[in-house]
Amino acid sequence: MGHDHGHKLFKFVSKLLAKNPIRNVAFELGVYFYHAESRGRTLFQLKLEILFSKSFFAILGCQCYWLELLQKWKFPLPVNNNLAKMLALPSTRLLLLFGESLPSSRLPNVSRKVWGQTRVRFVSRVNPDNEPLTLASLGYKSDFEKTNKNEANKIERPDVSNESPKSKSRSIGSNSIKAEKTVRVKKSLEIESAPFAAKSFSELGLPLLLLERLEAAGFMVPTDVQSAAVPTILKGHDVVIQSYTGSGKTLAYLLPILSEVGPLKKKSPNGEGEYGKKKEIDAVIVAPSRELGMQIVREVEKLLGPEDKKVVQQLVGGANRSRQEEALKKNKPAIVVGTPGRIAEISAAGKLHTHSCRFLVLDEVDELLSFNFREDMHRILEHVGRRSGADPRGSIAKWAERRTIMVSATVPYSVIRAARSWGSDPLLVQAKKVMPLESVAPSGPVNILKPTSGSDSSMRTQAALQSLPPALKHYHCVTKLQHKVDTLRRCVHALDAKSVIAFMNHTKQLKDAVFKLEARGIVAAELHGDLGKLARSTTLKKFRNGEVRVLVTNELSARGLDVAECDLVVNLDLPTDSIHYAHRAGRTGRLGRKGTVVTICEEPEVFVVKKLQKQLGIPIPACEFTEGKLNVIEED
Ligand SMILES: Nc1ncnc2c1ncn2[C@@H]1O[C@H](COP(=O)(O)OP(=O)(O)OP(=O)(O)O)[C@@H](O)[C@H]1O
Repeated sequence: MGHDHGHKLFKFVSKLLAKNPIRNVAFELGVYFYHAESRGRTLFQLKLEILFSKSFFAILGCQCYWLELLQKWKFPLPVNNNLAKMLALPSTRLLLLFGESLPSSRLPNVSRKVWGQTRVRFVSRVNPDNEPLTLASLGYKSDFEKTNKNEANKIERPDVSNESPKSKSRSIGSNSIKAEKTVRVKKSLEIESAPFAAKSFSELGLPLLLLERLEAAGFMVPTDVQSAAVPTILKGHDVVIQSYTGSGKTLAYLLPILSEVGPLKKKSPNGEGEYGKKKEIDAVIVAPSRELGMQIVREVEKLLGPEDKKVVQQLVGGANRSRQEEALKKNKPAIVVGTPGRIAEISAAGKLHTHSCRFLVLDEVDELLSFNFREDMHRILEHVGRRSGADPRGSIAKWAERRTIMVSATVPYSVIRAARSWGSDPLLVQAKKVMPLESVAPSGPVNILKPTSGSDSSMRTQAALQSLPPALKHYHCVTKLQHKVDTLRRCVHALDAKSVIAFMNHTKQLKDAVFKLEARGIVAAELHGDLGKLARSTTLKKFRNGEVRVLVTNELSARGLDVAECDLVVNLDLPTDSIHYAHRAGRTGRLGRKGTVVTICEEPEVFVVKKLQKQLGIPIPACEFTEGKLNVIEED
């Protein structure tokens, strides 16, 4: 029966897809087959329900354990939206679940008809009963490699059209290989002399004025990653900076920029500062969310001081665009910080001139690589300076050579690939290590010391290793769904937490949780993308200054958000994978502070916690909250 229904369904979906703008959104399209007759309904009905379920599409990050959960829960998914709307969501990847596979030999033909050139992955499940449904068990990686080896790069790497033909063929000609080797030897010598764990900022080669401002702002000693990154960037290298959450990566790239750009920069040999003469934008910093963008602006302003605040300008989405454009014209900032959409928009309108830009920073670069940002990132990479090492002839002859700085606590291999194409011989900078990216094996992410060969998904999850501050404490607490908020309340009291971020996956439930907490006397507030910019910044402000004790939020706040006082992170819903866990957890325990992460889950979800534990290389023991205390449950 599966075959017929599967075929019928496939035809039905094909028609729907032909009418919808799937070509624009189907960046990485997966088709999976799933054996699901067991619910007693016909397969066809069951599958349509799944297709029409918004929440199902919302979890199409395709993480393995979500698939496993689906399998365990037998798809208890609401039918609440229509396919056209879902397909219009930029992050949608389509996942079709069938009872039995169509013969895989027929699939490529069907796919070409339906999706044209779009990359489609077909994976059929061979033995649905004996093994858990994971991407690996579905043969995701191997199937992809076999059929689509060249496309792997294309998917995660926007096509950078100003790349010179020379650089593209770098690894082919023997001369270029030789040249590359020479460069590498030279670089490794330089790297060895990089000062690690410097005792003061003055060891890092920063200008005097900047050192004074650092002291005035209360920054006395550089963190390890700053000690490693600052001199490396000052020497002119493109870099990928990876170190755990809250380790000071923002200053690690801001300090070298401020050494060369704006009023604090090094004076010229004749002793005079040149700032004031130049009217161009020298640095563009891109961040995936408004909140993070604004936080970076605050960090720059802290160092610039009130008089020079206008040297930096924020260009985040949600704010008034014409006001931003006017400010650009009037203030002529040297540094702009913004979200990809807004930067690309203003640049396309001809109001942002970045051709003489010398620094391009991509903060949370792995997030910026996601499909949502693809087109905007493409524009930014093409218009912000010129990739160092790119052929300086033709229309880009007068453009400045830029340094490309990519930053994240989690660096999956896709980032390494992107870094190689966006920068020139980039170096990987970690807290106690600087090495050429070339030495990172293609089989693993940078966060693991010994790269292993594995599926795409396992590489992604391993990228979360070493992304968490070592002092963080992690627990999980099993409870029933309806008791989760109450467990959160007891957890907050037991740990006497003053500033708590609770993560949930869906806005409606998130609002309910705030309501329940408030009803129980805890000051709580919601923060999510459905709120306007003003509401978001007011809530954050209240949370930062302690007026709100529990901030209930979603993935929006998982990256970059820096609230030093946050002493507890709670997962009221499971994160989709270990990378998301790491970024959520990293909101606490910042810069060596104490922090606790508690994942509140239901019994059938415990295996996910076990998996996270393994992937992150950390213990997440079970606990309960009794008599106002956290009690760890010893495992048998
Ligand atoms: N050398 C330093 N001395 C004291 N405080 C510092 C120093 N460097 C950074 N900080 C502070 O530490 C906090 C965390 O820094 P930052 O936000 O840059 O971390 P991060 O590594 O980018 O974290 P995430 O990965 O979560 O984005 C910030 O409040 C920052 O001002």
